[in-house]
Amino acid sequence: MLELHQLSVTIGSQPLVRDLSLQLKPGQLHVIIGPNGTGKTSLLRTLFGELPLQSGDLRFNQKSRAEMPITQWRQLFGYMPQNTQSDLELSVLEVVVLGRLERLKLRLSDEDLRAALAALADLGITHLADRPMNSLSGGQRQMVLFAQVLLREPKMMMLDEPVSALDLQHQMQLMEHLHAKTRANDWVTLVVLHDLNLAAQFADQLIVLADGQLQAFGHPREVLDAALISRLYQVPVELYHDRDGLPYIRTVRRAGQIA
Ligand SMILES: Nc1ncnc2c1ncn2[C@@H]1O[C@H](COP(=O)(O)OP(=O)(O)OP(=O)(O)O)[C@@H](O)[C@H]1O
Repeated sequence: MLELHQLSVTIGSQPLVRDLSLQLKPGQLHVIIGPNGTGKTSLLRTLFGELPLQSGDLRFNQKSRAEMPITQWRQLFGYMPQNTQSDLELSVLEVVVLGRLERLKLRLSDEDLRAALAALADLGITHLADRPMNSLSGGQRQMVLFAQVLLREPKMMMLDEPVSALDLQHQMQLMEHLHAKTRANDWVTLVVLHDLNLAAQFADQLIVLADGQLQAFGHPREVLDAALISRLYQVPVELYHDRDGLPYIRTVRRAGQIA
């Protein structure tokens, strides 16, 4: 379990995350939602150890972050950052194998290569294996970096807007894959999504952030309501339920609004 206890993060004089306490369980897919600039990326970067804790405590399976060297702490994570821009001239296959960087010996083992090829095949992107990374589209890059992060076999999986450039088919493929792997491997999984309906479909727990503060935490059925979403995003919305009883949200155009 990953436990955040009264966690606060500040850069300069600006508070990015404030007094956040959460318990994130293994085998569960946690989705962070919230408006732009409200601290979602800052929270992931803090958990990964890229931003320093101002105050509070962070524990994984009872072990405090402060008790572990940062390199050891980071090895617990698979982390896919928001920005997937790449000037790398490496091939896709090479990039995916680099997911195992910490474990790679001087020579690439057959097992490393097999695992990389299997990840590409599982995601239906074997045809990209020989392409240079810097020649890919935004959506293709996201799929490749997802394959890379899968190869790490982490304890905690953190993905920052992993589907922002993906079409519907690939969004579902990535999220279904992540869901299945989270269950199978008991990962503590944390994903930032802007698509509230995708979040409602896949989240075991939703974490709603605004101004660096927790607004709500729980299953989408309990957490998502039209009043909360309208208040947070400052747009009128209507909330419906699908045939599984899961909420979905539609924005409402204001009458007379000039396009
Ligand atoms: N290194 C930094 N220095 C100063 N301010 C920062 C830094 N990183 C982030 N911020 C500010 O902290 C706030 C939270 O940023 P963050 O990137 O965490 O938001 P976010 O919720 O992930 O946004 P988005 O949905 O747009 O990706 C923003 O106001 C941002 O401008």
